[in-house]
This record gives sequence, structure tokens and C-alpha cells, in this order.
Amino acid sequence: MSLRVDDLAVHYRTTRGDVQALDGVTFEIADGEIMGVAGESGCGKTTLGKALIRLETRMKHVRGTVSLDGEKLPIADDRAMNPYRYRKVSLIPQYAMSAMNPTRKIGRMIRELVTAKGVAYEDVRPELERRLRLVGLDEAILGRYPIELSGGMKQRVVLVLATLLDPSLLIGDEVTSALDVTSQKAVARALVEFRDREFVRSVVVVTHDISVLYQMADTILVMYAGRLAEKASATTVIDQPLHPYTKMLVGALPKVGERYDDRRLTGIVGRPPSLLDPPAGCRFRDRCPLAMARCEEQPPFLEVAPGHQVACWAVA
Ligand SMILES: Nc1ncnc2c1ncn2[C@@H]1O[C@H](COP(=O)(O)OP(=O)(O)OP(=O)(O)O)[C@@H](O)[C@H]1O
Repeated sequence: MSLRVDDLAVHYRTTRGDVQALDGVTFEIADGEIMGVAGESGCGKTTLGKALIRLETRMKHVRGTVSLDGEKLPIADDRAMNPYRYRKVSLIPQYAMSAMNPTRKIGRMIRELVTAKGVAYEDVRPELERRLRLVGLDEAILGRYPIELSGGMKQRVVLVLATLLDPSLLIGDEVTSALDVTSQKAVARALVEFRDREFVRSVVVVTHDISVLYQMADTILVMYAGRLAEKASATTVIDQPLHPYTKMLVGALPKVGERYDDRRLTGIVGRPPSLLDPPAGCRFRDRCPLAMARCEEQPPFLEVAPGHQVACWAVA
């Protein structure tokens, strides 16, 4: 077992009270698994990714544990987490490629980053060049500035850099957003290849675009208002979802070959509850077509078939 998250709860401190961004989050990721995290904006996807590597100052670890390869990660202790970051758990943050320093050549930027982690650039340079070639980039790009690279090239550089020390877990937040479809595919292919070559053992890919996950994820975890709704293989989530929220999320995707005139994209009516004071019970019940009295009680996240978990009284 690569990653195990148990009953994780993380809040943001705000002047209006605590935003309960993650609540009772429990799941596992197997060795070699690429797990996508999907759900509407504000459901806690980015918070989950951050909680596995660095809690911001406003984030409060309320309860729960995270274990990687059988070892408990000190997620609530920023300093104690330091030795794990980059070497064992690596992050490609949202907008990483836009955050590259425009005044630094790519090679110098990578040198500074690995040196800060106590690694000699010369020691990793041959492997760096080999991996750049693997993702279709010439080593000459090390002598170029970020502005000289396309978005897709920059994102492949970021992937190579994030996995250079063979971390056990990679967290990628919106790694393919803001790229054209061809570049999205190239980045998705590179990510899968890096997993296949064991440059990284397991991967969490956070995205608001569930269709992107179809290209690269083995499994998909669907979140709703800070809690887990469903986890299953990517094909099961897309083709045979069980949770009413997943059904709506997947139903809102355009289908190949379907004309806009034939079926308007519906979207999901209503809004998720505020996480400042979320209601007790199932948080989806106000928008759910299957809601019943029992939904005032929180449904457990139960395995309904091997590798398929759902939190819904109407299903379990
Ligand atoms: N720094 C912060 N301070 C206070 N609340 C925050 C902060 N960051 C996020 N939140 C709140 O925490 C909840 C989860 O946010 P998060 O960014 O994890 O969601 P998300 O699913 O990643 O959304 P998106 O797809 O828009 O990035 C939301 O209610 C959000 O408003």
C-alpha cells in the first residue's frame, strides 16, 4: 500500500469561523496507482493535495492521519515534513508553469532547486537530460528562458523536475489545465510513462475537468463539499457511476458524437452548502433526486464492490 489517508479533517481559519474544507476523508492509493480527484470548484480538491505535503498557515489539521509506504507523515508539523518534501512527496502546484522565474534559464532554475534540497546538480544532470529526452525535449532547453517554451513544454519540464528524485508520491494540481488538447495529451502521456518507469510510485491528480482523468487516471475519487462521494476505477466512475452526484457530474460531460442540438449540457442545479457551517448528514441531499429521511444522517463511505466505494444511503 502506497498512501493511506485515515479520517482526515482540515479546516481554514477565517474571521467568520472555520471553513471545514476536508471532513472524514479516508482512502488508499495502491503502488503504481494514478488517482484523479474530481468535483466542483470549492469541494476541497486542492486542500486535499496540499494537506499531503504542506499545510498553509491558515490551514488547521483537525484530525486524521496520512501514511506513505507504511510510515506516518508528520503533516501537522511543517518542519518535520521538510525531509519528506520533494524526495518522498512532490507537488506540481496549480499554475506551476506560469510561476517559473522569467529571469532564470531553465537549467539554472533546476540547479538552484535541487541544490536547495541538498543534491548536487552535476550528480542528477545525466538523469535530468535523459528524462527531458523521454518527454520529447532536447537538453538544449536547459539554456533557454521559460518565455521561449510553449505551455506544454514548460509543463513537461515541471513534471521532470518534480519527479527527478523518484518520489514515492506525486501530487499534480490542474497539471493539464490551460493547455491546448494536444499538449494536454502529451503531458498526460508523460505522466503515465513516468509512473510506468517507476520514476514515481503513485500519483494524485487534482482537476476540475473529469474528462481529462479518462486519459491518465486508473481510479477517480469524487469529492463533494469537503467529503468523499465515490471512488472506483476511472472506467467505472465514467461509465457506471453509482453516487447521484457522480452521475450528475458525468452526465454534464459532452458525449462523443452527440450534437449540441440533440442534448443541451445540463449542469447541476443548485449550489453546494457553505463549508463555514455545513449541514449535518449527507451534504448533497438538498440537490439530490434520491434524498430520503435517512440522509439526515451522514452515509458511511462503504465498499459496494471490490475497489468501488460510495457514500450514499440509496446505493449502499
Ligand atoms: N486560504 C483559504 N482560506 C479560507 N478558505 C479557503 C482557503 N482556501 C480554500 N478555502 C475554502 O476551502 C474550501 C475548499 O477549497 P479548495 O480550494 O480546496 O477547493 P477546490 O475543489 O480545489 O476548488 P477549485 O477547483 O476552485 O480549485 C472552499 O470552501 C474554499 O472557499
